Amino acid sequence: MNPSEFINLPPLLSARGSVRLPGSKSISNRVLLLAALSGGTTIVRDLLRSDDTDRMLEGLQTLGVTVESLGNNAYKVTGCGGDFPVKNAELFLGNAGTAFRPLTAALALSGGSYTLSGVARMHERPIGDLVDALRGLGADIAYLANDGFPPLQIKPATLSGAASVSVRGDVSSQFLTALLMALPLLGRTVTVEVIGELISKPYIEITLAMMARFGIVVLRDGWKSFTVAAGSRYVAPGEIYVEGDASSASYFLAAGAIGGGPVRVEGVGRGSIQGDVRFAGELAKMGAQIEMGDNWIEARAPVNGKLQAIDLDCNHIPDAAMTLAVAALFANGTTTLRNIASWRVKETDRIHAMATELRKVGALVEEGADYIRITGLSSEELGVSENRSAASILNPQSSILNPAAGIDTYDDHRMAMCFSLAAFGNAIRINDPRCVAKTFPDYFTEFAKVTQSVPVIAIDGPSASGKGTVAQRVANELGFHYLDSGALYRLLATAAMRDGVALDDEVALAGLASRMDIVFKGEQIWLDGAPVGDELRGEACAAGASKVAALHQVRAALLAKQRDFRKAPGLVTDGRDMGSVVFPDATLKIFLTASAQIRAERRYKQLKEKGMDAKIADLLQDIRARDERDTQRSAAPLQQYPDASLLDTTTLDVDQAVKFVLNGYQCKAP
Ligand SMILES: Nc1ncnc2c1ncn2[C@@H]1O[C@H](COP(=O)(O)OP(=O)(O)OP(=O)(O)O)[C@@H](O)[C@H]1O
Ligand SMILES: Nc1ccn([C@H]2C[C@H](O)[C@@H](COP(=O)(O)O)O2)c(=O)n1
Repeated sequence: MNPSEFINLPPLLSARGSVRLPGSKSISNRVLLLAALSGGTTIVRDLLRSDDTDRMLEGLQTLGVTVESLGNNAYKVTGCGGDFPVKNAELFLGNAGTAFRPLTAALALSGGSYTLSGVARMHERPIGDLVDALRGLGADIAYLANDGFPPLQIKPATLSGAASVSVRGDVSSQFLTALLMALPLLGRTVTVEVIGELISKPYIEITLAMMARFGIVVLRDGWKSFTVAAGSRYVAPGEIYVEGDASSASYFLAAGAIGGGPVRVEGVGRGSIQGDVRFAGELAKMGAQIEMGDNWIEARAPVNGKLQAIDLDCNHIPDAAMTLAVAALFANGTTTLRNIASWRVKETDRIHAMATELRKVGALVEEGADYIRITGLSSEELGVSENRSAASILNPQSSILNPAAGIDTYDDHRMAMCFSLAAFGNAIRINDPRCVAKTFPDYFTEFAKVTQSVPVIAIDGPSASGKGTVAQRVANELGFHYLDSGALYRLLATAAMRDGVALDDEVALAGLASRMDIVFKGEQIWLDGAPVGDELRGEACAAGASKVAALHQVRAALLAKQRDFRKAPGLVTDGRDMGSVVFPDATLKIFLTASAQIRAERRYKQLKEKGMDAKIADLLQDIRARDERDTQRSAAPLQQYPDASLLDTTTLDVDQAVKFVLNGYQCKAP
């Protein structure tokens, strides 16, 4: 993992589309192990390829199990009937709990010498209750570092004839899963008694369903005890399909609920054996409109556009509940998610991580030992109009598109995927996005396919070409926000002259640029609390702006300030590098120009109308000098980029130019 990497997500306006889900991690790793423990071969189709399943595949191959790739996420596993060919091995299992726990149990009962280790976080995740249970069956397992935690040393042992064994159910349901899947290796009847309230019950349902597919029916007394009968043997089912991952579905369904929808996920549905499909029902409690077929689920925003807070016991959806925590940002009221103590021993302490990062985007958060309470900033509080979706209701001051900040993900795939949803409020930076490889390597690509960012119309061009006039008119027509980016450079030149900062002192100017407090109120601009007059439009200011704009550090300091203007429902902006640097993903890019002579004449008329003195010849000279500087500088030079449409207004009036842009947008609008 490389925590210095990040992904910038643009502010999102809406979500719609459909996604084919990758295979379920929980099912994939169970199926691989059971296929390995079976006699005969199993063709596994739609297997998830991710870090966690790769760890299981590598582990099994190290143990001598033959796994062949058939292409298209299909694998042929030749089982060893519970007798691993390699009796002495070291397994590295990363941070894959679904590989570590079940392999520990299977190897402890299989008569070989093995060491099992993982990444540092895996060595902080408890395993003592499983080891105690296995020791109760006579297994020889030693801790290689701290008692109760990996890494582990397993040795051949004389297994006891114990008829029952107990295991705690209130720390991780994976302990019970691991025991149940390994018990058939003993060949005799053993009952597992569960101590304490069993958490994450739906994962046990998956375990039982998978064992049944491989020929073993576990007898049970509710959630209290489970019996594997003597003579139980795993039998390869021939061919098995892995369902789509229901936990991964949660991000897309939430996107549909927040961003309007419909968003459809394919690969899970009414027929799913995964508990996390119940996430859809919980999202419905927040007001989302949900439809479900046998193998698909679809989510839309609530009828009134507003999600409502909920108070929920999340024992049945421990992983997908994290998605509700981020959806709560967009809900009216305070959401409480209870019974989530297991979050603390997952990939990271998820309660603490979630609380810390939600606060960064402006939520009020209370965290307890086993709950989290989140108050988002509701549309009512921000006065957002009725007909807008729940998106764009985050505190406008809380944008964190700051190179030094961003959402930390704690090497936890679910943190990264959950927080992509926060982009419905503001642009957001997600640090170490590649941690999603644990379960969903292509997550951000798929997310981008079903989300539409806040549209930007970028109009670049030389001085006095008319781009500001046209941009403002287009913004009014579309009801979009407007940014005159040149004004920022003019303001910086004004502030520098005011403070006596030399126009070539790059470091001081960059500092000034970051500190400037700028407010646009209609036609009026305020700089550091004082209104700025017509001097901002004068040629002296423009010449200063052109000089400071050539400095790399100045441009870098103004980048985030410009991007902050991208708010729903859209932005029209003009300048020199709007389409090339500031908004390279702009929906429509226009290069608006006119001959230098015409521009000088327009500027002359404009200044005269403001009562300012000017001479056309001087203006023409200034414009040419500015063109030269703006096009020849090394930092974001003015030029027509291939993806920008040329609009030469030399012989066009303003109405014609506006029409050109509106038509262009109509063709490109999402
Ligand atoms: N197509 C046009 N035909 C005639 N006049 C125009 C046209 N477009 C703009 N103008 C006029 O030209 C003047 C300069 O336009 P504007 O201020 O919009 O240019 P600009 O490119 O934004 O300039 P700058 O980048 O230097 O601020 C304005 O008075 C505007 O009304
Ligand atoms: N995106 C931008 C906007 C403006 N500038 C520079 C170039 C101009 O000489 C100066 C003033 O701009 P204007 O108000 O005339 O549009 O600021 C830039 O480099 N990049």
